[in-house]
Amino acid sequence: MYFIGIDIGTTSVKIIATDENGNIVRSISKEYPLSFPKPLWSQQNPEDWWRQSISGFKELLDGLDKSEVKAVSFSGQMHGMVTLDENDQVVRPAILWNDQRTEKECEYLNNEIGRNKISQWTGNVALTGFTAPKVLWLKGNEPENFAVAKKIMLPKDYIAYKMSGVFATDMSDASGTLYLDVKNRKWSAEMLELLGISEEQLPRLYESYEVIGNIKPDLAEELGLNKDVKIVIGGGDQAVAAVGGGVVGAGSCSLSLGTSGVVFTSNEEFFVDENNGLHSFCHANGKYHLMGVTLAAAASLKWWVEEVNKSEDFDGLLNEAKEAQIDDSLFYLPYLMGERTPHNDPNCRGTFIGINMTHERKHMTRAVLEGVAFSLRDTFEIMKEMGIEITDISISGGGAKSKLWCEIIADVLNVRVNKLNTNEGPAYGAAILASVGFGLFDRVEDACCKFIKVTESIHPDKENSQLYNKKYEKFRKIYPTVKDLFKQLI
Ligand SMILES: Nc1ncnc2c1ncn2[C@@H]1O[C@H](COP(=O)(O)OP(=O)(O)O)[C@@H](O)[C@H]1O
Ligand SMILES: O=C(CO)[C@@H](O)[C@H](O)COP(=O)(O)O
Repeated sequence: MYFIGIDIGTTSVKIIATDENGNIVRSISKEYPLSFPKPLWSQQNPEDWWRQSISGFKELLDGLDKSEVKAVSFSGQMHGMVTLDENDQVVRPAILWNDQRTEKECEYLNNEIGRNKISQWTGNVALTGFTAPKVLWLKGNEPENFAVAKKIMLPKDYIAYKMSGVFATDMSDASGTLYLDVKNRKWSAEMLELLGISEEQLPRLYESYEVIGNIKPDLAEELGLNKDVKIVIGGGDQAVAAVGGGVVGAGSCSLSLGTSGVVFTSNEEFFVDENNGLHSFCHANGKYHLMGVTLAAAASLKWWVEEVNKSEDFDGLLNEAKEAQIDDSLFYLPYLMGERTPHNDPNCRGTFIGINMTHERKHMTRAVLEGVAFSLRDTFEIMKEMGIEITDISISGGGAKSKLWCEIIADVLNVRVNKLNTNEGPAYGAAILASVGFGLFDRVEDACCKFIKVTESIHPDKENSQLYNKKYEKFRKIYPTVKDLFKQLI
């Protein structure tokens, strides 16, 4: 039996096939472009996701016994707004999770409507990345597109719709819209009224492990699959990556080091802290979770390697950085696309600070890795203040390929960083959800328990942790010092 997991990431789609024992038998990745047509904007074309998903799926199936494919499920970059017209044509490019154009709309929601009300209705407050402010932006700035948007959905839901013909979403991904009543797992009537949209424009809600239908017959024929292949809705990439990392028990913690960097804890019950410091969302196992997000995590490294150093040699630059010592005079703030946790500031920007004549490229590469780790620690500190104690963290995402980065994170957070038998967090989590939806397991937890193993634990180095504690104290002072200047730089 094969179970397929499709992850619609920001840089690429990753597709894997697992067998019934959780072994990855094949995996494929296909890139697509990301466009920044104006300052603060970040968009992608949903048709690119579809084209690359289908082309990748066909390649993946080559060499597999297609009759053994039982179910397909999804993980997707969260919050992106996909709009379709009455003929199911894409109305405009998707506005993504890291797009920052909605500052005004967030001010309206948080200040005029009021943070308390929004938090009561949804469990969260408005942040520029969330979907609700994007809906308001569309209404105010492109009324002609708003008027013809008959369906509003999230990135992975577009792919699930194209594959099954069923207009569906799941609780974990829907949590990031800011129009889900997270606690009660239903659309928020108050938010829909405020946004001027109706439930008919929104997909039907499922739990992430539920079957929404079968693959469309014409697609089954094109791919050479059986017509009874189940389509399981899947979830937002962070919740699904957590499933792929076995983070489904109360208090367990994962770190996804993809384009964004996310520290995630799983909870049995719904919980919101009084400052709404963390996102309070539904988990993909039917329960809840908290998380904080660094917008440009591995994106910072990609920018540094590819744009600044005009290189594709990640490993070469990272090897060089190993030779640089911890140096508490040089800092990097990873705010290339503004920042979510803890600043919620779309206007802040990336910064190197403290460069002197002795600094070489290796020091700056190390500073980039450390700056991202410090930003993740900001989320950690909020969790600590909430009484959440973390000693172990499962890591996934492209950035986790770097041992040096994993070591820096272990030292900066002073936790054990666990690498797993799969580094494919979200796509692997999606394959697990497919197997649960198909009926191989009763619960997501049972599948995780059977499939996921820690293969390597990176322990914090006591001396480095102490050095980083001091360095972090300095890091924390930089943003408040330069904050006001950023607005003038946009
Ligand atoms: N050898 C490497 N070491 C560390 N990071 C890497 C390496 N190769 C690629 N990356 C990082 O992986 C990131 C992509 O990770 P991925 O989890 O696929 O992101 P997403 O799901 O957002 O598309 C890139 O932004 C890049 O910085
Ligand atoms: O906005 C968030 C989560 O709230 C991001 O984590 C996106 O979901 C994109 O994830 P990656 O492409 O970095 O995995």
